[in-house]
Amino acid sequence: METTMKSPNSLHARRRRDLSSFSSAGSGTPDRPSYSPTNSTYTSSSSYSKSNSEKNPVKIAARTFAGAFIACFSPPEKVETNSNNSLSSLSHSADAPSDASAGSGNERRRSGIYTTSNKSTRTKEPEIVKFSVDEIYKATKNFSPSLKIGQGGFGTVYKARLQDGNLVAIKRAKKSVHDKNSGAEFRTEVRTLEKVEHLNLVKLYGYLEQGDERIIVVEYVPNGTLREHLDCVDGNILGFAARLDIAIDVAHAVTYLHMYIDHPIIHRDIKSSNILLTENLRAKVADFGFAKLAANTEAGETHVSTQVKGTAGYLDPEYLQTYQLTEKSDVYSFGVLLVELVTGRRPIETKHEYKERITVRWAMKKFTEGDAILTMDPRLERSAAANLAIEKILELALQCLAPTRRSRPSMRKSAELLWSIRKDYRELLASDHSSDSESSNTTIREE
Ligand SMILES: Nc1ncnc2c1ncn2[C@@H]1O[C@H](COP(=O)(O)OP(=O)(O)OP(=O)(O)O)[C@@H](O)[C@H]1O
Repeated sequence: METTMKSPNSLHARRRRDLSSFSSAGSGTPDRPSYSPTNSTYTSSSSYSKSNSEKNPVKIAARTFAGAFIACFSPPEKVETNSNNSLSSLSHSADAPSDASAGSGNERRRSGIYTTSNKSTRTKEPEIVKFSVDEIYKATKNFSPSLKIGQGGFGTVYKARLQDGNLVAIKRAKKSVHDKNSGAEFRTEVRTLEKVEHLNLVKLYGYLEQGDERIIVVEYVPNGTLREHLDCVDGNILGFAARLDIAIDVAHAVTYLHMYIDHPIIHRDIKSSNILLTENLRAKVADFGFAKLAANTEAGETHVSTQVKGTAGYLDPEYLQTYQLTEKSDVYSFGVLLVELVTGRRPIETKHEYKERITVRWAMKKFTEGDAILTMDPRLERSAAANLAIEKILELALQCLAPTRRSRPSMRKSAELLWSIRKDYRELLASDHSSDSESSNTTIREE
């Protein structure tokens, strides 16, 4: 059982609130943008020093791809002026539900979060906790390899049970990368996570920064990553309806980050291995290590200029070219994710023949040629309802993958379109089933 799941009623209430906050106005389909195969694989930067995440072998490998694809980019029509927006400007809290009721916990959260005491200061209600070294050592059995569940650019991830019985994932930063940048990445993750509260986002329990230990403690999500499910690592095929639900969950989570907190957050690393699944196959978006505060539009800012970070195959080509980050970079990555959900393929498939290697390029070409169905994951069950939904999902993906950000829909608009796709899918599926059972009843009667 998940430790931080709310009661079904409160989940439903939350979901209803999420749904009601989206209007159906203006949900017409934008003009179909022409597709230009610009998805690339790049994690380099302009004049910035390399961060820890860039020491990740996957991300270093990504840089190798960059040379191959960067040449495809056409220059943007207009290069906008840089604006400075640093994390140090982050001082206000989100109006997330937990903050509204946190009281003294909030004060503690806002005050110097990088000091620790030997005793944690938890109260009964879940809130951001400063863990002690002893607690973390105890929970992880001195970082026992038997409790290790993953390894990422940030460090090692352990599954642990806290004294209060909650199951958590404990992310321990690599010692070898304890330099200035890893500290910045750590603080980014903590400061970002502590401000968010959404059913489809991995929840932060607490953190520890003491000496050379940097640790964050987050909700444990028990059912692996979306990528593992698409790869059928447990032998089960992730069904089409579940994939559609997951797409909607992710769209909700990212819409929340972009629109429903005080200062919008750009996730910057939306990808299938950062989507964790619950036992009920609901999605929780994880890994805020790269997250960045979005531009302050009220102050007239249109973007944040930043070091390019992200993962090969998911990176917005306009961001790669201009270093200008907006929410639409997440929309681009979401477009890649949609194609992954439909095809089951990874964004870069080195084992496929050349023309199929960049999955979005291959899938979008098929779609624009009227062959969307040929991109469908061959392991998925075929039906008229799924065929129609795939057509529409790829149409949305095409919009999300538009080379320029102004042609891409917002995350909220993407979520709205996905709801309508799911509604049609369910209705068509139900009418298919009822006509199937009618015809089988007819057959029985005839016999
Ligand atoms: N909250 C969690 N609950 C359960 N498992 C988790 C959790 N967080 C991470 N994991 C597991 O640990 C693995 C590594 O996670 P981590 O976020 O450190 O790196 P990553 O996203 O795989 O790598 P990258 O540095 O490229 O982003 C995940 O793939 C997942 O299997």
